[in-house]
Amino acid sequence: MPKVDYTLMYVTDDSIKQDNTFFNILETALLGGATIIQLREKTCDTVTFYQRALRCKALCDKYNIPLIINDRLDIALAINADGVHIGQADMPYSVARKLLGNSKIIGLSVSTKVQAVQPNAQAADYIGISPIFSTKTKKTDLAKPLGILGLKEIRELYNKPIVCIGGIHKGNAQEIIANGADGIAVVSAISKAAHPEAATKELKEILCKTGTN
Ligand SMILES: Cc1ncc(COP(=O)(O)OP(=O)(O)O)c(N)n1
Ligand SMILES: Cc1nc(C(=O)O)sc1CCOP(=O)(O)O
Ligand SMILES: [Mg+2]
Repeated sequence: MPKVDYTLMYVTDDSIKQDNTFFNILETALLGGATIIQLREKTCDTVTFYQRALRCKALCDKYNIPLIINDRLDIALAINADGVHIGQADMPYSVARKLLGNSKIIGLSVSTKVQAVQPNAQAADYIGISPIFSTKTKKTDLAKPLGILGLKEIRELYNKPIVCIGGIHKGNAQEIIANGADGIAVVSAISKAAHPEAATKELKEILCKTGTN
C-alpha cells in the first residue's frame, strides 16, 4: 500500500442532499488541500450512496487523493475505493480485511484506551479518536469526548497513525497535532464554512506548520 497522508481528512456532510452543492464543496476541499476523503452517508438509500460514491471516486482520482467509504464495505468494493472506515459497531475488522484484502486502507474508531490496545485496532491502518471533542454533527452514538489528555494517553499505546475527529476547527487543530495526532478529520469546519476552499487551506497551513509534513 502506498504511504497515506492522513493530515487532513474531509468527511463529507450527509446533511447536504443537493448533489451540486455536495460535489462543489468536495471539489473545493480537494483544491484547498485535503489529503484524504471519507464519504459518509448515514440516511440515504443504497443506490444514492453508490452513485455519490462513483462520482466521489472520479473526483478524488482527478486530484490523486484517496477515497475511503464510511461503514459500507459493499460500496467500497463496488467502486474500488481506497478503503473503508469502520466503527466498533460496524463490520468486524477481521471480516473487513478478508473482504478488502491487504492493499486497502481500513480505519477503525476508538473511543477508549482499552479499544486502542485491542488486536483489531493494532491491526488497522489507522485509528480515529472518536470523538476528541464534542460535536453536534454526529447526532447518534457519540461517545464521551477523549479530549487532549485521552489523545496523549492513546498516543503512548499506539504506534500507527491516529486521526482525531469531532468538534475540530482552526482554533484547536494545532493543539491536536502538537499532542501526537497524525491528522484530523472534519465535517463542518469545511462543509459549513462560508468559503470552504479557504477554510481547507487555512486548516492545512495550521497542520503543516505544526506537524512534520
Ligand atoms: C476518522 C473517523 N473516525 C471516527 C469515525 C466514526 O465512525 P463510527 O464510530 O462508525 O461512526 P459513523 O461515522 O459511522 O457514524 C469516522 N467516521 N471517521
Ligand atoms: C462523523 C463523526 N464521527 C464522530 C465520532 O466521534 O465518532 S464525530 C463525527 C462528526 C464530526 O463532525 P464535525 O467535524 O463537524 O464535528
Ligand atoms: Mg460507522
